[in-house]
Amino acid sequence: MDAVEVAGLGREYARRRQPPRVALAGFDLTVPVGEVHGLLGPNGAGKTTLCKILSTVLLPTSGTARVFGRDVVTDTKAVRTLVGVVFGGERGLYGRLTARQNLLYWSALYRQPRAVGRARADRLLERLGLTGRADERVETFSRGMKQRLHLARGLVGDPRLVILDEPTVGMDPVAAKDFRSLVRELRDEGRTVLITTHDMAEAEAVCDRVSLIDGGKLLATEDPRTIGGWLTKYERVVAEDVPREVLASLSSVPGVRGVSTEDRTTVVETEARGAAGAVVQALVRAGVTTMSTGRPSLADVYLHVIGDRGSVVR
Ligand SMILES: Nc1ncnc2c1ncn2[C@@H]1O[C@H](COP(=O)(O)OP(=O)(O)OP(=O)(O)O)[C@@H](O)[C@H]1O
Repeated sequence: MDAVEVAGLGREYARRRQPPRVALAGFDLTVPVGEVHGLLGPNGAGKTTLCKILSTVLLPTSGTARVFGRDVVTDTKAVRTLVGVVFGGERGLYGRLTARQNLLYWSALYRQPRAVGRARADRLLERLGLTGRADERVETFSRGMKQRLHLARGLVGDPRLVILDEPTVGMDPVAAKDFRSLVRELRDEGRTVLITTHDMAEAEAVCDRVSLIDGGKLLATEDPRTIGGWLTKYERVVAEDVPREVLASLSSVPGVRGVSTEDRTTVVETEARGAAGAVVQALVRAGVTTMSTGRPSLADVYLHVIGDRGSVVR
């Protein structure tokens, strides 16, 4: 039995006087027990819709979804005891309650005995570094602290499947690093984790496998090392005031895919490891002083990697 088995899943949202919006169409996904699985996709790809269906807060319009063999539509109650879900942002916390009270409230919803709830709340507050603020109202918390409390809340029910929807949006780098070790701990405890993100570096860092999704469809499932490879292959160098005679030579640097200039800004895109370094060297030699290198956007990677394989890309 797998932790998640999704077959032919579809979800449409009805709209007034317009055709329904398709959020998922014929979506298939299998996540084995104990895996940290990433769902990587741009805005509107259908990630949140899938998370909502798996956590039983939204019904599919076609297809099936099972969590540890339990159907999300016909066996809702069982699924709810197996899944803990954390949606990004600040929704779902009670600002006028303290952090501890929020967790005890959720524990009561799971019908846990009070002593169990208290012990779990203590452990989770400790684990997420919130013990010092446990008895303060949540409305006084910073965004990052609220996010950590969200995570704690998702773990109150001791879920076998943890669904994290864009958990690190807005976290500072230190908090994001702590978060990554938390995900590893969850896996070490034998939990299965499904995590959505549009950050390729995050997907590479924490996942065992990563599914690329767009337009409500699964495009491919990859090893995170492949994603890491794309990050170093498809880099971009942005430079200011590049002399015209240098522009032509940049196009002939091995591994450069394209050079475009608008006003004073030139963008060089690469498609081979090390090419960005060679471009930077060429620019420095030409006396250019203002430049930066950056990761490719997800759209870039989709276009060049998935597009090449003939899949549908918007
Ligand atoms: N309640 C709704 N009514 C109508 N359309 C919706 C509704 N919720 C989502 N959609 C649409 O369904 C599609 C998929 O949305 P979804 O939120 O699942 O994407 P996502 O991958 O989570 O995006 P993001 O990264 O922006 O959160 C989008 O086109 C979105 O506009």
